[in-house]
Amino acid sequence: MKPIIEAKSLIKRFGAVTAANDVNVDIMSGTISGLIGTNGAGKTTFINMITGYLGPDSGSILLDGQEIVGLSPRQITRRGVARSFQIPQLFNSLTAIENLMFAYSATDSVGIKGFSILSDDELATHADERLEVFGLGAFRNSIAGTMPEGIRKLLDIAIAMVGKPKVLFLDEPTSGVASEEKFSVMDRIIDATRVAGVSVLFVEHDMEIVGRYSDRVLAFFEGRVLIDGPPETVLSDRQVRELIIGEEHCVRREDNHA
Ligand SMILES: Nc1ncnc2c1ncn2[C@@H]1O[C@H](COP(=O)(O)OP(=O)(O)OP(=O)(O)O)[C@@H](O)[C@H]1O
Repeated sequence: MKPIIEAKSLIKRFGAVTAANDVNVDIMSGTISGLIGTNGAGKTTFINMITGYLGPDSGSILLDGQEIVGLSPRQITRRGVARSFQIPQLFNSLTAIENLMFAYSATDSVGIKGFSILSDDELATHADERLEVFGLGAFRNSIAGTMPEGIRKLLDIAIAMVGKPKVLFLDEPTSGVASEEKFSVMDRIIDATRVAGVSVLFVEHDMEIVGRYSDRVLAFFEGRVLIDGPPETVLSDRQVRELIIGEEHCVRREDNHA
């Protein structure tokens, strides 16, 4: 397995705050990685640097072996990096199919600078296929602004995958999703990304989700990678539990019983 992303010695300072303090991360092709950390640990800064929204002060980021530091977000997107935000970026007054058709019409893989080379029928066919992949067929003609949050998240991620990315960054994919729906939403996301062979890195505060869906977990703390490994190792690590998960008392209680 080869790395799709190689981040080397990344440093990013905001005045006195060091948001990335010598961050070194490899993301292996086709894998699902969970990114955890306290508020302000540097998770968003890390993703902003890879997606081109922020330039590192120093360091290097290779995408599929090619340097991407210095490229614009648009150039990086065109090279195969997609992103979905915590709040779905949808046209709320349009239906699910219309949102997807718009995304297809605006994607360079099918058209140029927003002028689609596809007919409306062809756009609808592509959009319908994508709705099916994400199990959203029943919501085809629902207005995006009225759909449940879990469905909105799925639609947003379906749209992020329209350009056939190699890497997909997800910011808290289950935040705002009803607790009884969070596993089915994640199942859909993971199934669709695995079928497409997309490498995923998702930021998540829900450790049940992190443990269940990650091949590997990266734990950030104060701008550094505290530990990086399989979920069972990272989520049971003493420092991770004390500093990030906030189970200080739980760890102490277990120690007392040991
Ligand atoms: N544009 C900015 N200007 C100044 N400081 C910033 C900026 N962006 C981030 N920071 C600071 O950098 C540090 C890391 O922030 P970042 O948003 O990357 O953390 P995070 O792990 O994503 O946190 P959260 O879980 O709260 O989103 C924080 O101290 C934050 O205040």
